[in-house]
Amino acid sequence: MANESLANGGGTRNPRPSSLSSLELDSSLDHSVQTRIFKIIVIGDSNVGKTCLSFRFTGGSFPEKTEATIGVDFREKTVEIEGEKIKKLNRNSLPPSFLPSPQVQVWDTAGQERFRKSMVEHYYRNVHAVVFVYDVTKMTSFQNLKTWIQECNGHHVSPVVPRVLVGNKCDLVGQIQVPSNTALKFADAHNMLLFETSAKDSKESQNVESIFMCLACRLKAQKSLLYRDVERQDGKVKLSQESASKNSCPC
Ligand SMILES: Nc1nc2c(ncn2[C@@H]2O[C@H](COP(=O)(O)OP(=O)(O)OP(=O)(O)O)[C@@H](O)[C@H]2O)c(=O)[nH]1
Ligand SMILES: [Mg+2]
Repeated sequence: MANESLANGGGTRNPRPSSLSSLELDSSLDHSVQTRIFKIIVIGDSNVGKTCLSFRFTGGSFPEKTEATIGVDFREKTVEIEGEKIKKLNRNSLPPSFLPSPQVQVWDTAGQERFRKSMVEHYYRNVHAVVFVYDVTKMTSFQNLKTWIQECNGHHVSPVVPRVLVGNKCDLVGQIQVPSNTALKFADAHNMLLFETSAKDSKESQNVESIFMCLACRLKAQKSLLYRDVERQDGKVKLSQESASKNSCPC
């Protein structure tokens, strides 16, 4: 598993605080600046397609066969936002306004109680964003969202942590049980964006991508606030923190 302190810090690897208001990267430690990691958890009933959605996003295809997830599966993808796509780069070549490209770490969680109970604390610890998934062909999976949201709130996930709602299996057109209007009202009531999509239908792959990219954009906008100015001094990169907040997410 990746180092959780990275996910939680939202900064770069090996940051060495030099004061309360700045972070300094020492060239003697590492000649590179690596990506920030955004921890995004995917939550919902068993069989709604959480594994397939996270696989579609990170692997670009629909898995032929899946088994119930036990505990958690991690999948990672470095994302390009505003033209930046650099997983690891030499800090001597940093442009003055450099911000490392983020890496989305998808936590594909288990829907079955028996496979998740020992892991629940880990799911929610230092999470950056939450994806709630239901199956559009199964009303109970939609009704159970209340319970999933309660669980999330019960783990003190901050209200500023972005959440989105995903109705999966839209390719099963003749079997839809959850009307879009109903889902939209629910999403509005809980201050979430709604995505209706299909992990299976390759024509929907862009839509699946949008779920995670939307969250990554929001998170990157939040983190940009923390590291506004990048300065180089005596061979060191200095990242000044900023506390004000501004959201430049396009979605
Ligand atoms: N038709 C259709 N089937 C899907 C879609 N996504 C997933 N499935 C199927 O739904 C079943 C369950 O998918 P998973 O991704 O394993 O479900 P899960 O939510 O991860 O389940 P747990 O790991 O038990 O929590 C599998 O048979 C998938 O092939 C979809 O978009 N369309
Ligand atoms: Mg699964």
